[in-house]
Amino acid sequence: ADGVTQDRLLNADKEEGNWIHHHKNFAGHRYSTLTQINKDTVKNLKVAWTLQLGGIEPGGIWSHGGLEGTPIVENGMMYVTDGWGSLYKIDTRGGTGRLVWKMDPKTDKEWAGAVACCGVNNRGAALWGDLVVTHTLDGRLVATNKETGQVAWQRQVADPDKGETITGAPLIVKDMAISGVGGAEYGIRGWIAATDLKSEKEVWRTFTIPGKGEPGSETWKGPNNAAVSGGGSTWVTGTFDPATDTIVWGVGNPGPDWDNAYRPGDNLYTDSTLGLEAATGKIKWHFQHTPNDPYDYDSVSENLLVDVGGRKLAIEADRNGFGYAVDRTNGQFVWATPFVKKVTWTKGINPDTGKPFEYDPNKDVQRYIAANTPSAENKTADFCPGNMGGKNWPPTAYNPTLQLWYIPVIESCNRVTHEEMTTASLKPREFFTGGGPTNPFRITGSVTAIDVKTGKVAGKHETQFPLLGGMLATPDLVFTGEPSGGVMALDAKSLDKLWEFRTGGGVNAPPMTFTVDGKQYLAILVGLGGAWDKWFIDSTPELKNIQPGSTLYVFAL
Ligand SMILES: O=C(O)c1cc(C(=O)O)c2c(n1)C(=O)C(=O)c1cc(C(=O)O)[nH]c1-2
Ligand SMILES: [Ca+2]
Repeated sequence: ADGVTQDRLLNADKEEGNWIHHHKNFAGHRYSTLTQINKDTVKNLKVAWTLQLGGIEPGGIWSHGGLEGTPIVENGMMYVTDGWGSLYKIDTRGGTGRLVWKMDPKTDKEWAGAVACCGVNNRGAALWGDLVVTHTLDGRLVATNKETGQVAWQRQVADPDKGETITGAPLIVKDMAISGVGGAEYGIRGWIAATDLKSEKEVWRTFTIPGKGEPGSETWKGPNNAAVSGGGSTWVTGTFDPATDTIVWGVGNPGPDWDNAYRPGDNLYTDSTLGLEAATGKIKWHFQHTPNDPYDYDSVSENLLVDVGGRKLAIEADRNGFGYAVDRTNGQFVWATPFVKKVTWTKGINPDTGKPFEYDPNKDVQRYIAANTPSAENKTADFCPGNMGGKNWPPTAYNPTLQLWYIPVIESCNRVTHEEMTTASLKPREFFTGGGPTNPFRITGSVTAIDVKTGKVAGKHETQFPLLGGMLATPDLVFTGEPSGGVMALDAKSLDKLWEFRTGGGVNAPPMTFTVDGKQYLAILVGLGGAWDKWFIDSTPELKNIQPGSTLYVFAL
């Protein structure tokens, strides 16, 4: 097979039948131009084949693994991962799926599973040269030979001894693999790291929390030396803008999550979008969504790069319930709009500043709407969106012709009880959250479309359950799945449901599409894992019946 080069990655959209990036292209669009499956034919979509995968073993605090990966497809060969990081090469030719090889990285399940806040998660693979590049929960970057399935080399990037894990797929930029880290619930100091795929060595590592004396370090105040354990994880794969040579990557919550008085100040660069110079990792610009966050609103969501009205935008659906557009050349705020039905932590985003209306730059500890904010004075608070956010990691998709952006929404509120943290509460490999959530309210979901020309909501398709899988867009359809098992196709404009199939498992992964032998297929991993089971299931009691599973579903006309 042809090696995957930066040139091919730059032109990924020209390989119509392939899907060689995690987010389909560098701009993160998850948009396929394939049209055999369209709004007239989609009613005839049927299961073409399925394949059982593995990876549901328990480990650490987790009773089972799940599937969150996006399949990669190159010339009929598919590469998928399971939650424990096993990599499967599947030959999709001839109308069926045949396992060619499986690479088991022998993840240390106890070591890593004990410090994975939110599930046994692995979101997929990347291609470079003749290698398939993946991560493991125990913090490795693994390069596997595409033909043989043998591990060519590997490198420890994150350290579970410090509470660090890796759940995202790598992003390949110019012969480098970019890795993000998880662990903001365990008092880590977050970073983004680049590994040179030729020398197998680290090129740069940019911390998301400035060191002493660096710009931004003044946003960490008080006596606790809070910056050293301030979180700022980077656990979702970012995007890359070749024209400005900028990697755009989201940063997670500050720690401790719900005791923001422990860490007075804005806490840069937590809950921010970063623009990084690709060659050096230098931070060129930032935009922060929720300063001094008391809600656990990680801003890790992928930033889609779209050009609208002569402006180069980065658009992001934040956990705090607002979709944002910023200028991706300088991080300047352009617009924000609520994409959930209910927001109670703020009255809204100030259109002049891009900050929540209640944000007071002269205050070190923000209370926003105090009655809905957990704090020492308000030990138990209900807020919306709940702490899993209005949108979590499941990716959005963008239709560049319709200029519509599709968000997989968690329509939610929950209850958080605040606990005051001290420096004595900070112990390696232990939760450092300053409280915890309960779920007295029912949580539902929606596909919400935003018109990026106006920044306004253009439509909403409500779903009984939160959307924990993510989106795929095609010229006249959008696809998603539900944790109750349904995979569905909606009309791209009206969002009317045109097709649905019940998989019998829980969908926790994004759909993708490809062609082989001239025929279009839709593929999706089915197996409920992630955070929901452990932390949020009481809000969706029916989902308690969903059993662990690990199946690849592939559909065709
Ligand atoms: O701050 C972090 O380091 C971190 C990591 C992860 C992860 O790596 O999966 C999640 C979260 N936070 C998180 O807050 C969260 O709600 C969440 C949900 C999921 C999931 O896969 O369902 N992962 C994570
Ligand atoms: Ca988090």
